[in-house]
Amino acid sequence: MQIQPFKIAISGALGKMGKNLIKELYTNHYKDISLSAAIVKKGNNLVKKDIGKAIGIGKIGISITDSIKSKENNFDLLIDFTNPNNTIKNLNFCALNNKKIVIGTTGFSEAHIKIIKTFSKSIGIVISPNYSIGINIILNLLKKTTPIIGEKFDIEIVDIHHREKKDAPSGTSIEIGKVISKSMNWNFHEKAIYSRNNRTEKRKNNEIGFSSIRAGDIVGEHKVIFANSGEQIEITHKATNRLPFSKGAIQAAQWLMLQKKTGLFNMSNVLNI
Ligand SMILES: NC(=O)C1=CN([C@@H]2O[C@H](COP(=O)(O)OP(=O)(O)OC[C@H]3O[C@@H](n4cnc5c(N)ncnc54)[C@H](OP(=O)(O)O)[C@@H]3O)[C@@H](O)[C@H]2O)C=CC1
Ligand SMILES: O=C(O)C1=N[C@H](C(=O)O)C[C@H](O)C1
Repeated sequence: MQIQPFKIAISGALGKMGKNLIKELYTNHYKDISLSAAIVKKGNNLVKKDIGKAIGIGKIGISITDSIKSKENNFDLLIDFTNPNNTIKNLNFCALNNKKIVIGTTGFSEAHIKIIKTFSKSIGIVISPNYSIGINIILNLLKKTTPIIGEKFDIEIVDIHHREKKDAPSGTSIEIGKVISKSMNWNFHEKAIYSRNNRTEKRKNNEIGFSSIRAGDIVGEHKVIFANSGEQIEITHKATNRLPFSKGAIQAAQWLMLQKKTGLFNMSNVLNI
């Protein structure tokens, strides 16, 4: 189906993901998409400057703003890569102003997730902790393979990210754990082990262990380990730059613009897998 041209606003425009998204939009011409707002945190000293010049791609004619309200009549869909509290504020704005939203932010609490679900009753939302095709293929694979070995193998999930990442485990790791748990009919919150500090007992069966490494400028690696006596299966995804996330988020935006219904969607819906 043909997508009608639409305007997007990006919240977190000067962040690692925000900059990567804007560079992607201006490197690979998306004829159906125009950037109409680059939103940053209140008080940023680059407000009113041209976003293109600020991120090193030359003037593009979009001035940086720290007020989403000032752009309320100037975009159809918001892409948000910021932080949980700000994303919730942006969701409220989008619900009040009938805007669709693609959420990339991670680190949400269960309470945040409940709020996101409530907003999805009035607007269309795509949320994914990882917009790369690779991770979403792995999630699809795990739905099929985990039930075969989940009872017999110990399951551990490792994420490795850059030193600036604030949340741990990663949103992707938690999603991997939830997919595994659901495929085994387990209660995720009962099975998730986030730390083994001060434990003086052997590992139990059917735990899902999480480990996080934070170092340097590592973009994002995830490893799912299934270990039994005598053999291990390891499924690994490595992002070597942020382009897979940007391309996936843009694809999610294009898909969401075609949806007539409100609701909460993820990359499995977008990729139809
Ligand atoms: N779903 C996915 O595929 C991916 C998800 N992520 C997630 O996206 C989020 C952002 O990641 P990343 O870009 O690396 O992080 P950054 O910290 O580089 O970028 C976040 C940006 O949001 C800005 N910000 C903070 N508060 C506001 C606000 N109120 N309004 C507008 N902007 C604001 C920050 O400004 P300031 O620096 O001044 O605070 C910063 O520029 C994280 O949660 C990360 O886990 C990351 C990559 C892929
Ligand atoms: O903070 C990051 O960089 C990333 N965060 C996401 C997550 O928390 O899973 C996705 C990706 O790994 C990069």
